[in-house]
Amino acid sequence: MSSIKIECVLRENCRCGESPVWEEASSSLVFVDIPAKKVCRWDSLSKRVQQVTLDAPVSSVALRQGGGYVATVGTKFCALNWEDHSAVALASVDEDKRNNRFNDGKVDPAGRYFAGTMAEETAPAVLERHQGSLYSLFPDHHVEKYFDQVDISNGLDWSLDHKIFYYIDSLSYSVDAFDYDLQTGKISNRRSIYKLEKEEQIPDGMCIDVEGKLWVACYNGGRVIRLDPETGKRLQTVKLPVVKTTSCCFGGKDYSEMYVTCARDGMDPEGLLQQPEAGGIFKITGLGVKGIPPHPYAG
Ligand SMILES: O=C(O)[C@H](O)[C@@H](O)[C@H](O)[C@H](O)CO
Ligand SMILES: [Zn+2]
Repeated sequence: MSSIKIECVLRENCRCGESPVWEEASSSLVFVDIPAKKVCRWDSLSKRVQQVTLDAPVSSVALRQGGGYVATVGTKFCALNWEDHSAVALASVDEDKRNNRFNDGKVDPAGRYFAGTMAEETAPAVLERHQGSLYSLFPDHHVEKYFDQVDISNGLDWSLDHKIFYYIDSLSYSVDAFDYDLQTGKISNRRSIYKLEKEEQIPDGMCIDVEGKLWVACYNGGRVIRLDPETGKRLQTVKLPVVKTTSCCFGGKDYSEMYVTCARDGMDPEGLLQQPEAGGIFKITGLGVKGIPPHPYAG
């Protein structure tokens, strides 16, 4: 039997840590702190952190084929050069919506960078409703829009056979699935596969494991939950010592460890005293299941 261990590996005090991505080549975890406008890279061997500060909220980061990264910055898809700290816009969205920004994003198995938008929050989960949309940046840098009316565009991933796209609009309190056409990048036939229970709070980031089960970070729920998308049942709950858990990914040796990001913003002084590791990076070992490597952006 596996015995689960949870450890804060980096006390980073992120205001809103998000978008953890394992970079195998450097044995590092790359992630963002959205309101701090930072992309961070934690080297799991040296335990050192490097960071790049940008000029707008950076809501997701992904690996890029051929090296470097792509990131969603404000309402732009950008290429990120780690060496000279520059971000070059590849495409822009929601130009008519001045109060919008990108939120979570991830690359599909064919190398398209999917990311959705939302209105900027006045407080966590407090924002003008239905302002967001879901987009993807194709390898040739053109953008496709899938749908609008999104509240908080969040977790996303694809089934192991690439035939299903999983997606979370946080304020729907639902994990949804679409049929996915990997050839064209088109989605269809939206349905809900899991509705969160009250104590699970708000669904945020998510990732898939090698058994095709989904792991969802529950914002304000202080946990990650494992779901069977075929039966719609929750299989497992792993609680963390911080309440504002935002996202998760697999990484480490053979993708056998899970990394979880979380937020400090929205916590009162008492909560911060009780949860001094809020905003840190957590590593969960002993889950007994592995993840899959992240897909790099192909453009
Ligand atoms: O991390 C994100 O996805 C959002 O940008 C955050 O602000 C919170 O998750 C949100 O407030 C909870 O719904
Ligand atoms: Zn999120």
